Amino acid sequence: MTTMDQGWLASNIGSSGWFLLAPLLAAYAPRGLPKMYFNLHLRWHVRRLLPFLDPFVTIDIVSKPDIYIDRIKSSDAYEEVKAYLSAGCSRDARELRAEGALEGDGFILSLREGQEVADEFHGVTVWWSSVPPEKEDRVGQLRSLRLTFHQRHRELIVDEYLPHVRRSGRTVLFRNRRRRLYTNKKSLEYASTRDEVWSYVDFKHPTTFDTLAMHPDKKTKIMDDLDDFRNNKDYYNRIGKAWKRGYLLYGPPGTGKSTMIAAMANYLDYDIYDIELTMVRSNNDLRKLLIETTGKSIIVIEDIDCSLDLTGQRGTSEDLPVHIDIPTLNNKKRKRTSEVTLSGLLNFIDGIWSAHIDQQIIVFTTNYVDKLDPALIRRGRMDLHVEMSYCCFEAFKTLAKNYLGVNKHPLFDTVKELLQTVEITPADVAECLMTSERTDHGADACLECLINELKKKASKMEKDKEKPEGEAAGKANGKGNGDMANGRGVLDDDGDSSDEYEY
Ligand SMILES: Nc1ncnc2c1ncn2[C@@H]1O[C@H](COP(=O)(O)OP(=O)(O)OP(=O)(O)O)[C@@H](O)[C@H]1O
Repeated sequence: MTTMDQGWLASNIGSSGWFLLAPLLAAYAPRGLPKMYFNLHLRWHVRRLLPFLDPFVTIDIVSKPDIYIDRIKSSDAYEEVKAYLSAGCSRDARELRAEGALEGDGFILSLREGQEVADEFHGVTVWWSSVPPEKEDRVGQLRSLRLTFHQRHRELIVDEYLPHVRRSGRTVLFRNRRRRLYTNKKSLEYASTRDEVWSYVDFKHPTTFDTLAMHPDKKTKIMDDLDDFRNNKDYYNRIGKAWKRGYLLYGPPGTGKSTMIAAMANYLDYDIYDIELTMVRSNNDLRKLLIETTGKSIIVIEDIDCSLDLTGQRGTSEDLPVHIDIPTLNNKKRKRTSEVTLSGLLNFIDGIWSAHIDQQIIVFTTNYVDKLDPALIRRGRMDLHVEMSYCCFEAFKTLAKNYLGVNKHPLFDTVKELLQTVEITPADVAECLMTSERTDHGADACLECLINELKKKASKMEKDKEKPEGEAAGKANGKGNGDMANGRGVLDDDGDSSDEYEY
């Protein structure tokens, strides 16, 4: 983008000179004519004095007073264009206006009224200028950004350039925004806007796939799957499927299901909508929540088995209101009836309303995968089933690096041997390794603490084995099929046990 020196021409030619020159230049200007002849001043004279000779087309992109400047909606064309131009403006324009960005600490630079920048697209030059509000608009401060181009390029500009500007602007807005962690508000009865249905905080979670303790093969598979999802818009269009993907994360408490969600959000640079399902009263409220989410986000329902009674058989319970046990301080359970049904939840995932927002991942987590209705987690709804397992040696090495800063240690062999038989969650391992922070003891002390913990668990497991069946302490995972008991993690992308990882 370049600016043009209006002042030089204006002062050297004068308005009578313009009167003679302008129509000639405007009408017969060859492509290579210096850009400055097309400056705002010149065109203004042409258009005003000899409108029939004006070969230029202008399009005003008008701001709307009620848009969400911070989120990107389809009608935010003005903000998208402004963001697109802000990159060019800051480089080329001489008179700028700076507004504090709503997100982050930066400024959004824009053209001052009357200023103009030129842009090039496929060898064609166009001009953008900032137009003062019309008189009647001054109260609402409706502003416009005016695009001017030669009429011979109308098709290219309308069909290709303008969509390109919006796309690029959206990318700039997306890059500059602070990510958010949303949760649903309690009462949605009279709620209609995003701020009325969701509350939020800035999303800042340090977990990445580098710090996530998990077998590296499994991690790579998940990251590849996320990349495939992110980069395959055309594929989803081609097969006529909403650009969404469902993940089911299951496993015992403390194996990193929530941590994994944070790693996914950081990897994709997405917002998170964390739905507390027990607060949602009806299918209608669920739909309201969905409509007010944005693209490039992860919708999370944690502990789905505890949120609602979704365990019944389809056809009998799916349309019945469900009862939710709400624990109270004195530990007596209070019953509340929610009208959210299994079919409401299924519609939420892949019903007709779910298709209006692109690039969304839905994640369910559960400790008890067997309790869930198969319809809820079937192939196509929950596309990837990820078992979050007890800590394997590879996962332990990640934690040792995170917490102790060591890649190898003489005690690693002992840990490795114990981890082959003992079930311990990454959360418990992390707890042992954190001792170094609290006591200022080194890696030796932490690893010894972990080894002691593992030995205790090993002897408990031995004792449990000796007890008659049924008496032994129940498995925390509740999966009940022995996969985790055998220390095998299953990353299953089609609902069947297809890929296995030795832990
Ligand atoms: N796989 C992991 N990688 C790194 N840290 C982990 C992992 N699993 C657990 N942790 C540590 O343990 C803590 C608890 O883990 P997290 O809340 O993610 O487990 P969870 O499976 O979601 O548990 P719950 O089922 O109780 O919600 C985390 O804050 C993190 O410090």
